[in-house]
Amino acid sequence: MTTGAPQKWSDAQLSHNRIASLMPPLPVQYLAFIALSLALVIYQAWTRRKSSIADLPGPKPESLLLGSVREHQHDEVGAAELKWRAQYGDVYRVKGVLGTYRLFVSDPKAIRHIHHSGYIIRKQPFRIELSRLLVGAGLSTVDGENHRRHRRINSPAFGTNHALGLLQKLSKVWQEKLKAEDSIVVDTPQYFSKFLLDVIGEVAFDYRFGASDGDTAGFSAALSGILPQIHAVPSDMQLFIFGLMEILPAKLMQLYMRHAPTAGLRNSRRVHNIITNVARRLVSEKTADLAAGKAKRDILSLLVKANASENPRTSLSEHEMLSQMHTMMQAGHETTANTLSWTIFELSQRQDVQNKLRAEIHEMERVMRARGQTEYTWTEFDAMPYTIAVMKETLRYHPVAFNNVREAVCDQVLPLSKPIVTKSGETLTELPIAKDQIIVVSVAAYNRNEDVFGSDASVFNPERWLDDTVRTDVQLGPYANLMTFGSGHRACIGYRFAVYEYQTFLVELVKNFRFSMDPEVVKRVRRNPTGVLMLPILSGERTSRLPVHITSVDESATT
Ligand code: HEM
Repeated sequence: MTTGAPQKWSDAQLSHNRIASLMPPLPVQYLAFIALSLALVIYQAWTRRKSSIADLPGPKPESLLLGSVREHQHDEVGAAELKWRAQYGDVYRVKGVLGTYRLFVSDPKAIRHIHHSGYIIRKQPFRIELSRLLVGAGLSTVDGENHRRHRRINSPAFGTNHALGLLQKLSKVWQEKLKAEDSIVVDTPQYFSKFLLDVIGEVAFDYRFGASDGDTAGFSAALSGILPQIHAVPSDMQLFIFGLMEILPAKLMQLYMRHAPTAGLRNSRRVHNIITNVARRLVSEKTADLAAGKAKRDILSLLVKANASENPRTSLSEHEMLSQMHTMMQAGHETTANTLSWTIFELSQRQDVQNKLRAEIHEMERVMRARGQTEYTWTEFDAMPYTIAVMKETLRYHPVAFNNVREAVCDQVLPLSKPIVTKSGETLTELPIAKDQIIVVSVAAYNRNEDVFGSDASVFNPERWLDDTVRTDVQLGPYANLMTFGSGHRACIGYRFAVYEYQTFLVELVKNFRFSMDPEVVKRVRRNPTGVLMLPILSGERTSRLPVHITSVDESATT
């Protein structure tokens, strides 16, 4: 399977676009809004007390207007953070737009405070607002007591036993499809994204979107294209406006987000409307099913029941129910699809790892055949140490959600694993931070922290999970001490399901297929920061693409 020719940009064009994008044709009201906001922010900066982190070491800003934002956002994921971490340690400050300070953190103890102290550190309001344009008031965009209520309602749907049955059914479908095509070039991000959207459709909504069969309603096309459309290589003007939004008073920021005539925001509203229409149709079908006594434990059934509930602790309004459907559709497939793409990327370059993985899978299949078992359960999955090691290593090395941006709700003190020395020579064993401080939890840098993952943390090496290299006493994240699924009360609610789905798919693929990539193409692969997700992009191109050569595996082969 191949996709149509991607749009290519030469480096000269990219650089021209960056310059041109500083001066896009803008309506007068829009310019007036920016001028007003700028005046306000400069006034705030003028009157603001000195930041408590100003004396921390950190990189010299590239420019007065953008600080170091361009270096952070235009480089590959993690490039700037790993460089800064090597220079300044696990806690340092970076200048943002108009001289604001951002605290970058990859220290495990500090991260634990940030993610495990309840709601005294919150998701950044600007990012919540951006997500709300797409999903409304769902689990990922509500805070405090509302967030607790949403988690309470949604949690029962993520029991692994429930997911297990559905995935076993889907595994057979995948096998048939994949066996039908035996020597092909597959653009993995596109392929996995559509397939996994269908999985979410079945698991969450008991509904078949048909994305992998060719979408007729335009729904999956709209959904699959969200990230590249909204966040393709941000121009300097976009970076500046995003930075401005982070420091504007909430009301002004919301006004901008809801009404600004930019292509990205218009597209978010368009996609939101398409999905809302689909969600309403699914709700009315599910309501009829439930009324007819056809009860199920998919997420939508739970949501519809919550909508009908009169208990305020477990009820959801219609808007919240639709928002939660948006959230599941969007949080649940691109993340896993891209994790799989990065796995195949690593395997394509490491035939040794691929062979070892395949040998373990074939061995497990032999054992299962001998006892007359045809389908995997958790018991078999848990008994595949090398497969699990490859999965953990990919989740560590390629965390698709690479930054968690937070904001302090009140003044507080951040505990530290190691002391830090300020620019003026003071040694700090804990760090006071002020209300409103923006904090970037650097998942990409934490996941390569040598103190936690061993001295070779900067290389892809699944073996680290099979010896005692990885520290187990850190207690971060719901899976393998990784920050890939977040941590604490906002950690990924779908992580067990995602891990199971990931293993099912990986076993199925590696069992049947061998992967390789053209070395010249490998050189062009970039870990691109596309909004909140890290997608594979070939240098000079604008949309996510990873062409992988696939051939069939002889079932009897074990190496
Ligand atoms: C490899 C796959 C996945 C990765 C790497 C991933 C990563 C994450 C991360 C990092 C967060 C926390 C964000 C934060 O703290 O700001 C999160 C939250 C969330 N994830 Fe996942 N996720 C994955 C799969 C899934 C799946 C399959 C689902 C649903 C079916 C899902 C649903 C959610 C939801 C609803 C939240 C919001 C939780 C809350 O705010 O309480 N995710 N995910």
